[in-house]
Amino acid sequence: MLSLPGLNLTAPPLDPVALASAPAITRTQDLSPNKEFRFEVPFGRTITIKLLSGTAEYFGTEFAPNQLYSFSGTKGAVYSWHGCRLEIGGSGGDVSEYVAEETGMMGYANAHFSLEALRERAAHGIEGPRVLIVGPENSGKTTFTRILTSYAVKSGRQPMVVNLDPRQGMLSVPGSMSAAAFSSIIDVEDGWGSSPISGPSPIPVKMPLVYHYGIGNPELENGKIFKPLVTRMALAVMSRLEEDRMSKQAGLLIDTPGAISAGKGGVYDNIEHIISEFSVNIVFVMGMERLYSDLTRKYSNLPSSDTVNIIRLDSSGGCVQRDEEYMKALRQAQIRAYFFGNNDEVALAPQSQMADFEDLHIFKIKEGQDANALFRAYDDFGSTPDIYERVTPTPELQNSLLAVTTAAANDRQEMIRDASIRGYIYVADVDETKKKVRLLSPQPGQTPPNALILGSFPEDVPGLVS
Ligand SMILES: Nc1ncnc2c1ncn2[C@@H]1O[C@H](COP(=O)(O)OP(=O)(O)OP(=O)(O)O)[C@@H](O)[C@H]1O
Repeated sequence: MLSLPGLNLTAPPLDPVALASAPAITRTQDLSPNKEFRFEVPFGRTITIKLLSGTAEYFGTEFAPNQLYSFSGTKGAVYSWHGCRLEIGGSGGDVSEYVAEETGMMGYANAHFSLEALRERAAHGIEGPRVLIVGPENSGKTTFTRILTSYAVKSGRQPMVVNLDPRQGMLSVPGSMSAAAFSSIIDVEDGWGSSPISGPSPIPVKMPLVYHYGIGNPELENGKIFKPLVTRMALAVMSRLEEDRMSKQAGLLIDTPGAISAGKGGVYDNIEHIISEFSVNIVFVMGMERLYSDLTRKYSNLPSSDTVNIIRLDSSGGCVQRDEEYMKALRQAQIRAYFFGNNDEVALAPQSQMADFEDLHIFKIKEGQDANALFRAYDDFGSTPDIYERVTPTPELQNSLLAVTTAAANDRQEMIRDASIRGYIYVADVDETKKKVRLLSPQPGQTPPNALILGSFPEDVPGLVS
């Protein structure tokens, strides 16, 4: 058990099996050049992989020789350009695995080299490629973004990565949108890694820019909150690029939610909005012939100064459908990792704090106020829209996440709506008699006096602390 400073809180172990030592029974697996070892390991099981000889990488990050990597609740692949020998532990049972002859890696590497050529050409003052990645759910967008990021970092670049997919958080919890400049290698086991928005971190930190979205699927609200947030994010990212020559030259890599690639009658409102707000000039379409041809038609007649190149890439055969149950477990694991770290070695120490009801300024979108009203409020400059209502803590609040905005509690509501996020806190307990709330925060310090937002996504995380 992790023991936390503060109130003698204990975190339930992340995953008892995952934290156990490496499986005793191992076997070797040879991979010939350009082959991929794919595996699916459910939550509660662990597979370990060690590189015995040759070279291998995990979605663009090289394996260190003889280091033991553990994976739990993961669908992943180890690829080798030149061939290698792996030691695998913990296979069998409900862990599935196979060696794939066909992989998408050649196409992904070629995409990277084309982007490198553009970055080379991006002389002083000229910006690097602004890349958008679209395609249906589970078509490999995030994986491709991760590979492009790793390869760019390996080439000495510092790309700005933007995650607009609330289904899966990047350097933050699900439900948020974030952007960060990456200059260090992406961790094999931890993915995008952690950041100061979460807590002290043993690996080089990335300071992300985070906005709270709080909705799982942008198409459900017709992009009416999504679009203004994209606009905010684009403005903030552009101003960061202006201050950072390295990232300006390396350019942008923007990952998107699969839902926006469905479109309506050949119109892809949200995609077009992202392209225009971020001045995207390269769009990779994963799989999806129809989206590719619709976008090509739409962007083929622009003047050369505004060229948007649409490029289709095959979706890797390794991409796996992830059902809602798995996605929920993944979200909960991400939230747990946000507060407690990914495993024993990078245990974070979230602080437990008691707050009086009156010290908390919690807002949620007004009852009966739909997304359209919120959108009208965006359109309606000059007025003070009544978007949120104040929430007094009740036991229903228990187990939910609150986004800590950078806005003050008495700021105008549209300022709260447009504010970026300092981090998230978790409501561990509500005591209505004493009018006190027990909170868990990744950062030490006082309960923030800022405006706190309660969203409807992601769902509650029961049992984060016991
Ligand atoms: N080559 C591969 N071998 C094994 N698993 C893979 C491979 N490529 C991707 N996956 C897995 O398939 C799943 C879907 O991939 P990914 O998350 O990249 O898709 P996505 O298009 O970003 O999905 P979404 O839009 O739903 O977020 C992930 O669990 C990923 O780890």
